[in-house]
Amino acid sequence: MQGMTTTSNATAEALWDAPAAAGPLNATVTIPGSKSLSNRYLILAALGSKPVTLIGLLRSRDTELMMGALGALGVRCDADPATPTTVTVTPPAGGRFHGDADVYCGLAGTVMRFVPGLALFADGPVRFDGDEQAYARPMKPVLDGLEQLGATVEYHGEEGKLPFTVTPPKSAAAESAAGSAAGPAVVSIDSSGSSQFISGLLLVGARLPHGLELHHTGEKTPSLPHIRMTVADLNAAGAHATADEAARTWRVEPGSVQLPDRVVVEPDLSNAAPFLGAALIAGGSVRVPHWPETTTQPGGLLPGYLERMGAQVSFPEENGVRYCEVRSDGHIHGLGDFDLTAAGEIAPSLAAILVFADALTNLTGIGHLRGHETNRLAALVAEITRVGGTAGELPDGLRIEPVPAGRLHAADMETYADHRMATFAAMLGLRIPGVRVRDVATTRKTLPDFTGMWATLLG
Ligand SMILES: O=C(O)C1=C[C@@H](OP(=O)(O)O)[C@@H](O)[C@H](O)C1
Ligand SMILES: C=C(OP(=O)(O)O)C(=O)O
Repeated sequence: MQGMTTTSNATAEALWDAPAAAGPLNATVTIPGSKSLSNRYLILAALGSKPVTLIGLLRSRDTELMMGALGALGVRCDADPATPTTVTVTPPAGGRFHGDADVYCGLAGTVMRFVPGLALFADGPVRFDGDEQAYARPMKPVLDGLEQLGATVEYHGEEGKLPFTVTPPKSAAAESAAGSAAGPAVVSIDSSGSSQFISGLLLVGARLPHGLELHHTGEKTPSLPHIRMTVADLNAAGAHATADEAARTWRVEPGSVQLPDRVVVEPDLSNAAPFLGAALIAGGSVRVPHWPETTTQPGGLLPGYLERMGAQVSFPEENGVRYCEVRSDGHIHGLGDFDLTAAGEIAPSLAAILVFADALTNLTGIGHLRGHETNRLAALVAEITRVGGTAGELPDGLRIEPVPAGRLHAADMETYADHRMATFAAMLGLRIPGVRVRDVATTRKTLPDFTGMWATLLG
């Protein structure tokens, strides 16, 4: 698994010519499984007591890292040789995870924030490491939460960051720290830096002897849809999880966790954003099949956002398949003040579209993007400026100002090991001839065949 992190200089330095659109698009692009659902289902399957088959699982760096992590803890993940997106997960005998294990997180937030909770149920310490760039990502609230549950956390570098070791509680300590017959274990953390801190603790809540009551002490809750996704997935696995969002409190009753024998993973709706957004930048129409009627993914908000920017969105059904179809004449409306707290992960894709808009946009509620794969607010400002656009950081977001089309020009774009900065740059290249993208292979985090899919988009 660690081999996946070594990028040869040749690859890192390679520049990919982002194709400009020759005319309006007319494409149908199939999007692989959701990263967020894939990695939640893998964790929940690992917490069960019998095998679960996941269908349409995303196979990308982030899910390989998750399967590698689970493997280190004694969970088997067997891919169907004929259909690698079908993976059967077999939990360890007796539900006890292997300790004295090494988990490599790469740059994957879902691995570094969701797997440490499993260490509570391991039979020895679990060491966590990741890409050097991951050392900058905030980790402390979820690890403080595990300490409140009786685990010991030892930091090997900067406190509150990777790398670290989680040692599970001795059983007596676990009993007292993890609640009592009178009530659940109560944990308080500030999750304003990432929704994943809350999700990571909730995912293991049912396995605690008396369940979990989790309080978020911060003022803001980023990406609430991802927390709702965690609650919904827990309940789909037979747990009883509830939320009082106004009180910033979540509860999980003690009990077993068992996903159904077969679970189908939805396409990644956030990863649909560069493709559907391309219809606005280049004009024409783009369709994504298997668009769910209802979803817990924040990407479900995307069609509405694109409509606000001037696109026509419809959901035609053909032969039992539901599509999201986005059409545009290429005229893009700025959004003014626009609160993106709920769906920060699609900010880079929205930003690429808004570079070509007719009016100003202030994307707000996304200050925590400074702790994503890279400091995305700084990266977006730098790269928009690099092509001649005008953008600036806000205390909690990003300001994108309209510029005359003639001011935008070719450039070699940096991607900062961030998949969404690479897809952002490709989107700009649709309307700005001569854009080249450094290390486009970084898209393998969630979209290993991005360049092939982009070729399909452009026909
Ligand atoms: O739980 C999840 O699957 C995710 C939660 C969000 O994290 P933040 O709350 O840190 O933005 C999102 O940005 C990330 O891509 C995936
Ligand atoms: C923030 C993201 O990823 P991660 O799951 O690594 O936090 C993302 O994919 O936009």
